[in-house]
Amino acid sequence: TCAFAGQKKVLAAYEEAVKCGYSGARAGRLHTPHGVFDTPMFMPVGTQATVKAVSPRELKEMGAQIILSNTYHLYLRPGTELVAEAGGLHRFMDWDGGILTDSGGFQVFSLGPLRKITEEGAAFRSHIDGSTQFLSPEIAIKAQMNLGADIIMAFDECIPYPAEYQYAKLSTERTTRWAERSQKAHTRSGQALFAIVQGGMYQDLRRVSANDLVSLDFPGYGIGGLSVGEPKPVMYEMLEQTVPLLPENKPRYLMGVGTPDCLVEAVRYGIDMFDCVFPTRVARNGTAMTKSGRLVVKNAAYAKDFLPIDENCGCYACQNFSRAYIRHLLKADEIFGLRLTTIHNLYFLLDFTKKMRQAILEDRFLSFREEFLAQYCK
Ligand SMILES: Cc1ccc(CCc2c3nc[nH]c3cc3c(=O)[nH]c(N)nc23)cc1
Ligand SMILES: [Zn+2]
Repeated sequence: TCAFAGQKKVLAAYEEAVKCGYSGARAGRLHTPHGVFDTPMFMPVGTQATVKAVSPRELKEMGAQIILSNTYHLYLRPGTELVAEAGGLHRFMDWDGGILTDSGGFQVFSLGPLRKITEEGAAFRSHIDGSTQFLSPEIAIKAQMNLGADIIMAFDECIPYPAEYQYAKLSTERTTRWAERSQKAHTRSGQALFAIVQGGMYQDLRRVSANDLVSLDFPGYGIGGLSVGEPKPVMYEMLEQTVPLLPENKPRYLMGVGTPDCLVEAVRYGIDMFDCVFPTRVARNGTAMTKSGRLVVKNAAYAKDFLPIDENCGCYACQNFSRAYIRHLLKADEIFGLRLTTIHNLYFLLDFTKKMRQAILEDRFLSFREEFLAQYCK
């Protein structure tokens, strides 16, 4: 095991990481002001200070540890000062577990209709009211300090895919300068600031980005610029280049990933933390996640199927309701139908990462991965 080395600043600290086999998989414990959490972990996405269709009580019940929220959205509405006046994001949304906020960079580039990026930061138009807005490292860090998350992210540019080498190089170098500015602007003790590795799909730029950010010494590292439409083998190749350069005793967060097959591969490379909108998003169009792939509950095939979505699932939906009932609700546009599919999908991913942690601790992760991939059709 690699014991936790004393960290200058806090808090997203690594207590222990258990290596397993020749893979880089590890089971760790993440220390934050709101508790100590087990990794590998899946973090439900709560973009606008709510995980869509489920309550904090239900999140706690299904084993959620850390949830994500979005600086970009909350900055535009209701405003991060307002949230600060409300006592911070934990109080505002009544969540006493961990919270991680993204810096807004990604959302500006993926949501903002108009955008102009300069050394200073990113100008964009609000997707809410079309007003001209501006985000910089300093503004993004101040906003995240106002929200009061346990883990905040440096302001970065998520390089689009595909991108020319030259653009990727210049953008990655700027993201590193923005990381340094983020660090200088971050004055809230007890809050961990993670840097975000970029580099596009270029091995050498990935290595430069990782090395530069490691020498700036952050308590944890996001791996960005992936899950942006690139083929999965390319994503895995970038992980192979990047993860080994990151300190073993610090958490690694692969941003925006993903489906169970991606999770099991990323854990093998040594990733600890995941987020993705997938489980909540597909739930809203009646798709349930299972260990053998997706199940479209809305399909006519399930009209008279009185079995649960998954007989072996411990979630509230599978313990109490049938596919026929959930299909009926979805067809009738009943909100409860969305709630049940969302509850199931979140539980599925939370439970899946728990099972991976158990496999790592029992030194059988590689066979767990084999069995899972054999059964799961993408
Ligand atoms: C609430 C919330 C939603 C989404 C996210 C992650 C959003 C996300 C990515 N999603 C897919 N690929 C991604 C890449 C990046 C990236 O390079 N940088 C940042 N800051 N975020 C990313 C964080 C928080
Ligand atoms: Zn279930």
